[in-house]
Amino acid sequence: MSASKSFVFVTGNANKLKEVQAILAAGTSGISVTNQAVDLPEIQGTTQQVAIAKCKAAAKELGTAVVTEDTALCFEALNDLPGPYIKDFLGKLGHEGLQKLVQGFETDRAYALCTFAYSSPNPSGSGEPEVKLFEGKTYGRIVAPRGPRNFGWDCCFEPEEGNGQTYAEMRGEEKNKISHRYRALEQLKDYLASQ
Ligand SMILES: O=P(O)(O)OP(=O)(O)OP(=O)(O)OC[C@H]1O[C@@H](n2cnc3c(O)ncnc32)[C@H](O)[C@@H]1O
Ligand SMILES: [Mg+2]
Repeated sequence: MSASKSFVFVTGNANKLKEVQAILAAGTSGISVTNQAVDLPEIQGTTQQVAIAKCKAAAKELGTAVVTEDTALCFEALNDLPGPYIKDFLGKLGHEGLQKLVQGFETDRAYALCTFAYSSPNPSGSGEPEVKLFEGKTYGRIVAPRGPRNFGWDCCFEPEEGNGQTYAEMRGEEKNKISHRYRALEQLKDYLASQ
């Protein structure tokens, strides 16, 4: 990793960026982040395929090493759907609709999955960047919305490790100690620190 110890985080989501900055600031790695907001195409596929394609598109667009991030919300009753398609589901069904989706099933259990993707120039010099993935998972339940609605599905997700609050009801510092994003970022940080 370069002496400056920073990476370019390509995301159009200001809340993701804020959390990543706060998690990095709370740690001791000294790694910082700069941001580029680029609207990237997102393919259909597994969370890993989606993450790799998005990161390659960002690297091609910017011509540098980049970090991208994909967040999936996987409902146990629906065999892990909506997964990487949660943004469209939330947009079309709204917060109440997400909870209605799991009503009538035996379980409302779900997990949030964060996948950071880091692209670096391919050592073979082939021009195609090499992409490494770092995943973090947090289990919880899909509930009727509680708390502020300013960040995605935070108000509908009650993590198992919290004290019965939804992500949205928790203070930022509390969410950032147990979140899918925190867990994935820990691994990315370790990797970057070792470079
Ligand atoms: O530019 P990118 O990074 O792609 O930003 P995005 O908002 O499009 O993000 P995704 O493609 O990863 O889609 C994930 C969806 O889940 C939402 N989301 C992501 N992280 C979240 C979190 O920690 N809590 C609640 N909602 C989250 C986000 O607002 C999207 O609706
Ligand atoms: Mg997106």
